[in-house]
Amino acid sequence: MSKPAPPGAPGFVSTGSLPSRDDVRAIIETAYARFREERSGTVADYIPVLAEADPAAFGICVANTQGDAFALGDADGTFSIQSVSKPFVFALVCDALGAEEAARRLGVDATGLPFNSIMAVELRADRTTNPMVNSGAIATTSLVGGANAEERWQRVRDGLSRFAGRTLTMDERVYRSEADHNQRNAGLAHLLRGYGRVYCDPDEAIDVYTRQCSLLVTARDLAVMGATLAGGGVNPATGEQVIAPDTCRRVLAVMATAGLYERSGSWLFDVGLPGKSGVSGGIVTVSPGKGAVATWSPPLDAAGNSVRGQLVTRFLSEALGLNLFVSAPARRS
Ligand SMILES: NC(=O)CC[C@H](N)C(=O)O
Repeated sequence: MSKPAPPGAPGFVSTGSLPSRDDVRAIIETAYARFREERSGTVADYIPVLAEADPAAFGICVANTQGDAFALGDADGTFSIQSVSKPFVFALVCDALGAEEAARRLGVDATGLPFNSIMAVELRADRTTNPMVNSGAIATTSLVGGANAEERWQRVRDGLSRFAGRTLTMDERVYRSEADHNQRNAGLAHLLRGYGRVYCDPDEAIDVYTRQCSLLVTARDLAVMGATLAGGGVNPATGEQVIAPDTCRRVLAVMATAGLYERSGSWLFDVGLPGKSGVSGGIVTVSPGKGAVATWSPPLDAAGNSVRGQLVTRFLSEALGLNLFVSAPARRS
């Protein structure tokens, strides 16, 4: 067994050794320098305003469950959260309904298909997908409690703000731009409604979902949000119990199997941690019990995942000793 962390230690514990705060910072600096010039990938443009993103923007933030945050580059630059909102809204719904009921209504199996796939819905007899892709996420948002769209939206915004430890605001331009180009998501919502798999008015569900995707965050916010999932639902910055500990393991399980869409298998193979990406270039990656890594770099691969974010996270998972699947033989006395 590795030594228990001394009080106040960063909490990123690789097998056998304990990186100090200085070690963690040095490792993040190495990652930043190594991938600084990486330019592969293409900025998303199917939501017109996202095409304006600076491809060179690059931020990293690592937060642990004890409240330390290590930030570098554009870690405080804002961008719309997009699909990185999905696990957190799913967490709120699990907390309210119970994870098993949420899973029954939404599904928790990876689709292996693109995030906005319509076929994914058609392929399954029960018409569920999972909360990490658009169909399942729109269904998730439709399960948020509230008498109308406004109440649902307030609940989503307040819930995500509690994860971030500060009040999040919506980017009106991103919302408008997406709302004007949302026909595919609207199609998905109506299709799901026909199958009884959207649980409120489909147009309301789309509107709240589009607002949720337009919330402005920073890499630092995503790191704190992820560290809340890592720490049994306790926000390490505010100390607030945001969701139940039991909800965290359910959310992390779905992130592990489906957080990077059709690349989720390769991601788990390389990084060995639950993660969630979004088309504006954010990725949050959670190391259960330890903390979270957040990256922001807008250029994406064909699946819609930040290219540089994946490279940095893979590097950090290894260097900080976070991969869940690293095993070691038991010591015999
Ligand atoms: N992958 C994403 O980040 C997709 C989110 C985006 N708002 C959409 O629904 O298309």
